[in-house]
Amino acid sequence: MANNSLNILRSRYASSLKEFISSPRTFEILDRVPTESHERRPAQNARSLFILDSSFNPPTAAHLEIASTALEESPHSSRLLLLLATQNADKPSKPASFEDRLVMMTLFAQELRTHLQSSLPSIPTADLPQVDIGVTKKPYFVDKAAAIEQSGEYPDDLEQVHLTGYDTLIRIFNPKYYPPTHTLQPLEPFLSRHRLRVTTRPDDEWGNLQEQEEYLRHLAQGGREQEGGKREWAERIQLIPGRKIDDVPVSSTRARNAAQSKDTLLHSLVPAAVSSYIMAQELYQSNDI
Ligand SMILES: Nc1ncnc2c1ncn2[C@@H]1O[C@H](COP(=O)(O)OP(=O)(O)OP(=O)(O)O)[C@@H](O)[C@H]1O
Ligand SMILES: NC(=O)c1ccc[n+]([C@@H]2O[C@H](COP(=O)(O)O)[C@@H](O)[C@H]2O)c1
Repeated sequence: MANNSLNILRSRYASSLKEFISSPRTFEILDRVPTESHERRPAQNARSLFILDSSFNPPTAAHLEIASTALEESPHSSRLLLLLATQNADKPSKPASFEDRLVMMTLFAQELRTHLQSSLPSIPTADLPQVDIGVTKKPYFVDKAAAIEQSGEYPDDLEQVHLTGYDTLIRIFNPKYYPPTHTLQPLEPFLSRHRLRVTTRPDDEWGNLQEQEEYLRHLAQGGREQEGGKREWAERIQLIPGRKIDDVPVSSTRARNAAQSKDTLLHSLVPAAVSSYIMAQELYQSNDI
């Protein structure tokens, strides 16, 4: 997309965001990619709504892999929602601005569809899954899921499949987030209706694949029952082995640092259109990243 169109898109997102933030709404779809199919109804036959919730600060090659591998499994019966969380459970907000992140999400969605065109050559471009660009004020997954259900944007029988990394699975299962009782019981409405597709993080910080699989086995064997965690929830959680890209661990933090130090590593960490936007807009140059 030309710089001028991106600036117009950025201004449009800035005003829709302002309106959303001052509204009582907790979830809203701001755009769809491609925009020409901007109708308010999901693709025919869609049974699963994959949701990638993130700060998209910036969207990375890992996010692309997480979303594309999910869609490649069931391209005819799924669609994707990229969900920008304007409030994070733990982290304070940092640059880039939310409107820049929304532009990067749009570029990411276009790049994802280009990726799907080559990985799914038998599917006509017009039939590739549409990507929704949404925002939520809710930091916790239980509340994000409920806000999406209550929005009426999707049919009731569309099952939500939340795409997360292993680090996020650990945090979803941390009772500290669920006052006042600090048990896992508040997860019941979420895990009795929806699913988690969790990509392991191939990063020393999170242990090896076996250790990450053991975490789920522990839940399946009733190891979290004293905290209110049901063993049957494990059946609703699928673990997918993640991989390093060009042999480096990928994270938004690494991408922000690479952008700040003008390191060419940025090109391996984020999709090409996203790195061009980061450079053109000179994002992540302040010390506050
Ligand atoms: N390399 C990765 N492998 C597996 N999951 C990932 C990876 N990068 C991000 N995710 C997952 O994608 C979701 C959104 O990611 P998030 O925006 O927190 O990215 P991040 O790279 O962890 O961000 P930051 O570095 O700013 O903390 C989270 O559920 C996170 O676990
Ligand atoms: N218990 C929970 O549902 C829970 C805990 C921690 C983070 N989160 C959310 O996970 C998403 C990813 O978080 P990070 O950007 O901190 O990796 C954010 O939307 C964050 O608010 C949810």
